[in-house]
Amino acid sequence: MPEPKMNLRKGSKVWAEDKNLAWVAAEVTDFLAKQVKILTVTGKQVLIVPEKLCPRDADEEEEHGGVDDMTKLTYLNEPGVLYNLQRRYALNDIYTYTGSILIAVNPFTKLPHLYNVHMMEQYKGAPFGELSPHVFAVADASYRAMMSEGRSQSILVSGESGAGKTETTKLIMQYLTFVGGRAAGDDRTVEQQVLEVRLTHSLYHLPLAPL
Ligand SMILES: Nc1ncnc2c1ncn2[C@@H]1O[C@H](COP(=O)(O)OP(=O)(O)OP(=O)(O)O)[C@@H](O)[C@H]1O
Repeated sequence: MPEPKMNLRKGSKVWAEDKNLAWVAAEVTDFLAKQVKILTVTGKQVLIVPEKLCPRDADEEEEHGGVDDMTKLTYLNEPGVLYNLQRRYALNDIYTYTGSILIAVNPFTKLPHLYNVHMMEQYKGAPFGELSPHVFAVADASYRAMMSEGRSQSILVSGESGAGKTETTKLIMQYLTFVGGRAAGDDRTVEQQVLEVRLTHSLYHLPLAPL
């Protein structure tokens, strides 16, 4: 949502609401009555009310690959977040943190190098945030918290239909199977159990109980 109070001057870097692109990068060139004149990166001169603008970090252009944690963005606004995800996605970096929350963008293609045993070994016991954002890091943090605190943990997987919740949940279970094994009082492996679950909601609650 655009920010109501913005300190605008000529040359200010902004994001402007756009019918086709959702947001377009622009620069303030002038002020006319209650409107702001901007020049977009697509080369258009537009008169717009300041309420439809968001501040944009000038450094964002330089940091080509985006940031691995949204909290590193100077402006944590909608266009900044979307632009960061877009740039990471272009490099097949489908995972991004916002603090301890993991955002996954569905790649709609197989990325086997992300999920092999070597990757699981890398994330096993690694402090959260030390390695690139990954669903294994979230699974590992929950597993370690469960083991050290002896308490149940929950992982919420949410997103719209087709966002990748089922795949993500399977990856979490695959990782937990790798580090842990079987759930308490159940002969089936964790992986078998999850494959038997029909996941039909837009929000999954994955309970993780200590043995
Ligand atoms: N991490 C991933 N790597 C590769 N492909 C993926 C990944 N996540 C999702 N996909 C692809 O996207 C498709 C849809 O994902 P998924 O079934 O997990 O969505 P969902 O959120 O569970 O959808 P629904 O709520 O409709 O059940 C998968 O069949 C798969 O092809």
